[in-house]
Amino acid sequence: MSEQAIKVAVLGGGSFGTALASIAADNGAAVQQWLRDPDLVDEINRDHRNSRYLPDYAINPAVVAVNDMRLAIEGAELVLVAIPSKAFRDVVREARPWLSPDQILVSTAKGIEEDGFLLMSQILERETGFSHIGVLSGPNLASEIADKHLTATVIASDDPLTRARVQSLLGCEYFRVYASNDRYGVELGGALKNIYAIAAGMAAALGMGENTRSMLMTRALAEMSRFAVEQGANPMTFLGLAGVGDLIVTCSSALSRNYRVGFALGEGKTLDDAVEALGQVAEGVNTVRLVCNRARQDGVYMPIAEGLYQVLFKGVPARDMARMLMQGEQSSDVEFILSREAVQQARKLEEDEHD
Ligand SMILES: NC(=O)C1=CN([C@@H]2O[C@H](COP(=O)(O)OP(=O)(O)OC[C@H]3O[C@@H](n4cnc5c(N)ncnc54)[C@H](O)[C@@H]3O)[C@@H](O)[C@H]2O)C=CC1
Ligand SMILES: O=C(CO)COP(=O)(O)O
Repeated sequence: MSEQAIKVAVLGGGSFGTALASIAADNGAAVQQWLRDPDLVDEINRDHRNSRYLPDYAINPAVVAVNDMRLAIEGAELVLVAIPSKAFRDVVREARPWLSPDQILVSTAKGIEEDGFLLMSQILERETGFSHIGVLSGPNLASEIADKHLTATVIASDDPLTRARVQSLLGCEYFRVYASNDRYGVELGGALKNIYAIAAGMAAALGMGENTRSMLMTRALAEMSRFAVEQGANPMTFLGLAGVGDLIVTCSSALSRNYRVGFALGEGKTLDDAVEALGQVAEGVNTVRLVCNRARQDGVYMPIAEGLYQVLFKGVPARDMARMLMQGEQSSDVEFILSREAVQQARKLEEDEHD
């Protein structure tokens, strides 16, 4: 490590935190990764491995794992918070005494907090009151990044300095960082796509084909955009890496934990067994519940999310739900071109003429 090396802190010892720590170290930063488990701290420092969350991957030896939050954060120019949404606020509160307003704080989590339907960067903002806040999101399977597969992501922030610094600190020959100023849209896309990854895994386990997956992903995008518009977000953001990009990868890959939970459910496992067997976070299980509640409250039509909710929490068999969805309301392909209402009117006209 050179004396001038910029310091980067990563909070979280899971697969994504570990992959990001290595990227920053590959880029020449002095990286301190904070995690709770002292045995894992020792393993990372001694063997440069994280056998619990990212086995078979050699971590850049320049990554130093620590148990002491203060040690990790103080002097860091960039703090990446790679903690699942359920624990995110607690960890930010623990970190708060050591954080300073000149630091760049970036959430990498793809979940929603139940209370107030808050996204993780909103929690960062509220807990600190600082202005250099961003979100990193995109089609970023941690184990593929760890294998240095060519990967792209998005840094989203309304603060230009945050965008530019993260591009410099994380962009490298195998990791390309695109910029967006739509933090809310990028973050919402990352959270929503997990819902449809569960559905895609389930469809695969039930032996459904590529037509089905393609239909599912495309209609998921329509549903996500409808929800985004209702929440005041810009649906155009979903055309980018953090929307359609992440939807493609998580609905297609068994490396996605959400997909794997869906696959296990499709094989007949209970939700509890599927989540326990995974042993890692699958944010979509909680997100589908929160999003369906919000959609019902706001009157947003989200048949796939609602169908998945019924399968996960109300015991409706997945095949029955698929059949019901296929026979649901006849609708429009691209609602930004032909509205759902226009389709309904035409159908009513056709039915009246037919009678
Ligand atoms: N793994 C991936 O491919 C990607 C994950 N993400 C997102 O990043 C976030 C983190 O995910 P992963 O690293 O994959 O999770 P993971 O399941 O691999 O690991 C979770 C980590 O968080 C730690 N943790 C949980 N509760 C904690 C607490 N109260 N205090 C301190 N540490 C705590 C665990 O000990 C573990 O180190 C999630 O929101 C996920 O959706 C985003 C992009 C890619
Ligand atoms: O968000 C991810 C890839 O972009 C990781 O997805 P999972 O959380 O389903 O593994």
